[in-house]
Amino acid sequence: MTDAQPLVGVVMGSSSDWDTLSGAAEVLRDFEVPHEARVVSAHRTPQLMADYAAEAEQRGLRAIIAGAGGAAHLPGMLAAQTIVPVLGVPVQSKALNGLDSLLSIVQMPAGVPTATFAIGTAGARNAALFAVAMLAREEPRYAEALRAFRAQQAERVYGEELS
Ligand SMILES: Nc1c(C(=O)O)ncn1[C@@H]1O[C@H](COP(=O)(O)O)[C@@H](O)[C@H]1O
Repeated sequence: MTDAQPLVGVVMGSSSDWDTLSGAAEVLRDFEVPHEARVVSAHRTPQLMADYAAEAEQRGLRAIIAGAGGAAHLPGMLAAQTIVPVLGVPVQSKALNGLDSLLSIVQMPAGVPTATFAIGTAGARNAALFAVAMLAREEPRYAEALRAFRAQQAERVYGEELS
């Protein structure tokens, strides 16, 4: 759901990250959270990244989900330039399987935090669920939807049969 006033921004270093970050967009769509998805790179489009970070707060974004692979500087560099919470998703890189992405995102110096999620699609989906949990503090309908999601998830597990 791309909306005139998105609450969550999903950004990624390259369109090649979309396979992973689409997991976040899917969760946000399921929870009917207005969001946007864009390619923004600290390395390749530094000015675009600076503008995105500078405008994030006044545009009303409550969280930015930022995914990148390899030398994943995007989440940290966004966090350096906005107080909107940045939820970092390490994309699974070919060369090092995403360990490089994970360490690039998680090892921030004190003072400029980024939340860091699991490598790959699980991380992307969880970052979106975390954003919904943040929004649930301000809007009860997201809290209700999150409770329903958890209940359905548990139901599925209870209903599983091993053959
Ligand atoms: N880590 C970053 C940043 C950044 O951090 O700004 N910009 C692009 N990239 C990453 O480079 C990888 C390869 O990109 P290409 O597939 O376009 O060559 C992607 O996973 C992307 O996130």
